[in-house]
Amino acid sequence: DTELRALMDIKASLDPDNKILKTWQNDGDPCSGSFVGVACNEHRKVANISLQGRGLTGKMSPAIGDLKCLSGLYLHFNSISGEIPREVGKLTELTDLYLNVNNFTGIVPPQISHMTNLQVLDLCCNRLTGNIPTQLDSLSKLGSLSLQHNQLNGSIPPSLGSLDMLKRLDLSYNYLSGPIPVTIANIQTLQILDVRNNSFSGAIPTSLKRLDKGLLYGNNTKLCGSGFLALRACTTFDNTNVDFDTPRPFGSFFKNHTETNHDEPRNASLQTNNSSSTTAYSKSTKFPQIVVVVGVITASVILAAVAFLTFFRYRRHKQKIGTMIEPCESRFSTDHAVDLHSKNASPLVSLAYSTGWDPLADGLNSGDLSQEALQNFRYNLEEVESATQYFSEANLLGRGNFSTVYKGVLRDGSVVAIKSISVNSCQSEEAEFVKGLNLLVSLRHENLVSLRGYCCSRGRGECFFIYDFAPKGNLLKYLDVSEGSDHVLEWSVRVSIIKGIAKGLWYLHEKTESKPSVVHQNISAEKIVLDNQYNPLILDSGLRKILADDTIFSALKMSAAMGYLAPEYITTGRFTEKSDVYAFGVIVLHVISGNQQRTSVMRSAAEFSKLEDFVDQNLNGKFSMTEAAKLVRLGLSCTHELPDERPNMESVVQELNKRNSGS
Ligand SMILES: Nc1ncnc2c1ncn2[C@@H]1O[C@H](COP(=O)(O)OP(=O)(O)OP(=O)(O)O)[C@@H](O)[C@H]1O
Repeated sequence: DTELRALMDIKASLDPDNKILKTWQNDGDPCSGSFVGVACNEHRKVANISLQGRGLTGKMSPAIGDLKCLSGLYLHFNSISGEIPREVGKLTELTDLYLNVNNFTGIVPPQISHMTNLQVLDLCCNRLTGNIPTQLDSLSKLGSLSLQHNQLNGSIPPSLGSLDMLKRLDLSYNYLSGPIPVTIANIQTLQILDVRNNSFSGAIPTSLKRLDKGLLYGNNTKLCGSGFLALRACTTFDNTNVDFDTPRPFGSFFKNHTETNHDEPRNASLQTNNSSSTTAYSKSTKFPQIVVVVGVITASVILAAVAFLTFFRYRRHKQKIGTMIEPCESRFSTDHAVDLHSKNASPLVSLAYSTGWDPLADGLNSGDLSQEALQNFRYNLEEVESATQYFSEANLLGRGNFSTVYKGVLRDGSVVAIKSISVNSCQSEEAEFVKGLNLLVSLRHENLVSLRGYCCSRGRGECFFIYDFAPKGNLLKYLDVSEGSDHVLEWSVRVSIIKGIAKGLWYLHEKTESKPSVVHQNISAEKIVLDNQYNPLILDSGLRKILADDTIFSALKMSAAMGYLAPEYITTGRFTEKSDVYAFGVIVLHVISGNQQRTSVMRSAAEFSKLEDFVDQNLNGKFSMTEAAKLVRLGLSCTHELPDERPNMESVVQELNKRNSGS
């Protein structure tokens, strides 16, 4: 009841005109599947709210804090205004908070720091003001912090350097100032740091060079550093002119002492956090100042110890309370959403069946859709069951985010791969689902794995897609292999694999009379399988058209984790052909180098190391230098940070063919 009350409160505030959340009814059951965008965990607690891009115009209610088991809150791409309620801090189970691209005003509530399970915090593209809360350092699981395109001021809290799982920090397009703390540069996991269009000053930490293209600092006129393209070298003036106007602990004290002489360059100390600045400055000042500094440090240490003890006691107290309240042990993130959905009556399942949708039924009543084509592709469940020996684990090829793949043998003896997708993960609208099916069966190309048919089982709540089996397995199997292994691909095979993938993708992107332009959205080495002749076949083409938004979203998270997700997705939330081109570029670099390192690392190796060092050592020099150089260039241009700078697949194929005639 508390949750229902909270949801009704949230609805009244988010959708005051009751246009979008009509299905949220006072007398309804949020876990029955009838509340649009709401999913529950197995304890029938609200675990996920996905209302992205729904045109919401209201405000966010403090009642959100009453949904204690919420693990994903997706409200991005709406027009929500007002402040972010501090009560969000009560959502200690939350892993994903997406409030980006709205009209939020006010500050970033420091209470967010209580959400200790948070992995993604995206507040980009709002009108938030004030400082970045120093307390965010307690979000120890945070992987991505996006605060760009707001009106934040003040400096970057050096304490954020303790976020040791942070991969992406985007602070661009704000009014931030002060130095870039060296503590941030020391985060080992950091891959992308975007501080563009702010007023940062002083020397940029040299160690940030390792981020290569992942470091973006343009339009910070007071920033300096040596060895950074487009940054001027630091001068003594820079060193003494670090922006002390920004609120920093001890800032005002040191401001009076910037004119003192120093024997050594202060770049290093100025890049550091405040305590090391303290050391640098105290070196050259007179005795009384040393006394003050020592006093200040001692006081800070005592204060820190007291704070630590208080915090420790508070945590213990909280843990005790935690064990007394209802269990929230069923962690629910979008990655696990499918799992939990299938244990439950998920919204999608009930929506599907309450409207009488049965994909197995004859006479699918979906207007202009070509029923005949679909009927020709239908298999019955019995054939699927016998092909996979009743889905025996022995036939399991892979189990992913939203699907399970089995190897099978049909009655005619042909070997197939059967992908099972829970109906929960599919589009809940019958017409949309059938439209997706029509697309799936219409896609035919020598570099796409061929779909033989499908079968949806009402009893099992699953749909099965039957594909030709590709005997040489997926491309991943041929990366990171040791010397002398059977899986070391010859150079000519690598080149033809790259060409084949390019042709398959071009086919997908091309709009013709018989098919629309299709963006794959999930290209990776795992989604490329090889037939007996090592021809590459792309898996899952068009699949996203039958999948529910949440399912696609969780697949994107995986793709991001593996380095295939184009950077612009993070800010625009849109996937275009150019995002597929990016993932293709990553694969090109993987195939040439023979390994799958982090994209940024691989790109800088491709750019800066000698070609013979970048190309897979397992080839023992047996490759064409000119061909390799051109392919590396292609891989680099396809993975360009800016989508407009990437070629389209048509020109990629043309380029590769030119190479063909030349070699
Ligand atoms: N047609 C096929 N021929 C041979 N192997 C295949 C085929 N389809 C899938 N596989 C194998 O099964 C593995 C799993 O497939 P896939 O990645 O499509 O599904 P998944 O692991 O369930 O992931 P996802 O959640 O992304 O669907 C592939 O990496 C591949 O090795």
